[in-house]
Amino acid sequence: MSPDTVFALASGAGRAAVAVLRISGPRSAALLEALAGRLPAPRMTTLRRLRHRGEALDRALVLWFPGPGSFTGEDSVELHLHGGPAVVAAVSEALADLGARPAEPGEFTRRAFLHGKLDLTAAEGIADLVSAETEAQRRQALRQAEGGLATREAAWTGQLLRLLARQEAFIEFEDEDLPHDLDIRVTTEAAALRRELEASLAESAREERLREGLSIAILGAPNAGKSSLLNALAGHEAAIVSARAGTTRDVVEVRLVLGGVPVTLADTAGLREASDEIEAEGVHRALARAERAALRLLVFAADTAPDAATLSLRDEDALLVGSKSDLGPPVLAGALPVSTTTGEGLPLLRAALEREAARLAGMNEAAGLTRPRHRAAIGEAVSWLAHLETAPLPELRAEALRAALRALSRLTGRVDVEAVLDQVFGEFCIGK
Ligand SMILES: Nc1nc2c(c(=O)[nH]1)N(C=O)[C@@H](CNc1ccc(C(=O)N[C@@H](CCC(=O)O)C(=O)O)cc1)CN2
Ligand SMILES: Nc1nc2c(ncn2[C@@H]2O[C@H](COP(=O)(O)OP(=O)(O)OP(=O)(O)O)[C@@H](O)[C@H]2O)c(=O)[nH]1
Ligand SMILES: [Mg+2]
Repeated sequence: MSPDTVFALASGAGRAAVAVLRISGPRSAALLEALAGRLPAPRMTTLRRLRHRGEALDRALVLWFPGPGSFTGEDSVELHLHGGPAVVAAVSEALADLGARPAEPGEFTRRAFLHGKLDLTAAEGIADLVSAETEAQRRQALRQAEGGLATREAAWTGQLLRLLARQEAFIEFEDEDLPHDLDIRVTTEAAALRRELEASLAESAREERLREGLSIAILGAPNAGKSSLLNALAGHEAAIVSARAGTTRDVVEVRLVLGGVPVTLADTAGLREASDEIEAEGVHRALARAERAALRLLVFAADTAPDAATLSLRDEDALLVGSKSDLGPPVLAGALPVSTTTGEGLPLLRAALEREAARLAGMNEAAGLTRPRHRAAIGEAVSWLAHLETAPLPELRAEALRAALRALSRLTGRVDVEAVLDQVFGEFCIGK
């Protein structure tokens, strides 16, 4: 059963000077020959007139990538067309007429995975590179696309395999003169590995926030100056400001980049017991946003006593802002004095926000877990290793090690634990 030959626009959807159409699958060469004549030399850019059923379609640069030395590992073609939508449509129709079908989202990378060109973490890294909007996201994505996480997984898997080999040896050759503490050493080293995996889990929140963007919420009493602060940080009048308390009801979002970290900054309704039902809904939404934000800016105006509702949101992920500093000193110790009227404190506030963004979502030293899927796999490996530490029999410990290996292998999607074990045991000759 040979797979379909698929095509898709690889360049952006909008109008551009050049559009890249990608084709992959067993009929790639035949399609290229049908449209552009004899096959050009592999991987060499060649200018060709494209024709279909007697109609000239475009003069295009064409590329022929014979498998397996292509991105997908299959025979592939690229057509670099003039970017007009009618050109892309005409060539797409010709390809469909010749028996190719439009690719599903992600199908090229899926095929690359199926042909062993990349593992799941690298495929995710490529998806992240395609949607990276900031410098820190680009670095994170490139590191993963280039195998940073897969390399860590391979190291963890290697350790687990060695432990399993020893545990199996202990079971198999129990009567022979093995070091009597072999079994205990397996348990000790498994515990060390478990702690290392737990450390990567602890760092995963930062990696995920960088990949997804950091959520920051501005909270405070009505009239505290929250919307003014949002506008000052955004650099434009995103939210309505007025002297009337209870102006903002909806959550107003602006996108910022703080130290390479993408941030969604949200202005919210002033916190109070609102009698107006619309305002009450606004307060409800403000509190919901406060809860899911990674960082809260708590705003206290210089001319008002700190209110209990805002004070109750104080924790280690809150930054205290003493707004309207032109009217007097902050009413709360530790609050950063800021005035949107005079501009006082705004550069310091921005610097504090960048520091917090780096703390909450900055890049780590080692390639980390950037998705819930990674967390789930590592979390499962951790619980099997914890299980091992209390398992009463060597056979159960070996079983826990196998289960931990299977969980880890889900990260890269290369589920070949048994094959690797055979290899390890092939070299393992006990006492001989
Ligand atoms: N025109 C174009 N630009 C592109 C891509 C593409 O597919 N086409 N890419 C698409 O993502 C990225 C580059 N990534 C690529 C990765 C592997 C191969 C490739 O042909 N790999 C072969 C041969 C490797 C070699 O010669 O060194 C292989 O892995 O066997 C091509 C592009 C970004 N720019
Ligand atoms: N003196 C002074 N007044 C300010 C400052 N910032 C805001 N104000 C004024 O305070 C009033 C309320 O400002 P907003 O930014 O709308 O306050 P808010 O916290 O968004 O208010 P709600 O949306 O009603 O909760 C407006 O009249 C602003 O002009 C400041 O730094 N200094
Ligand atoms: Mg407001």
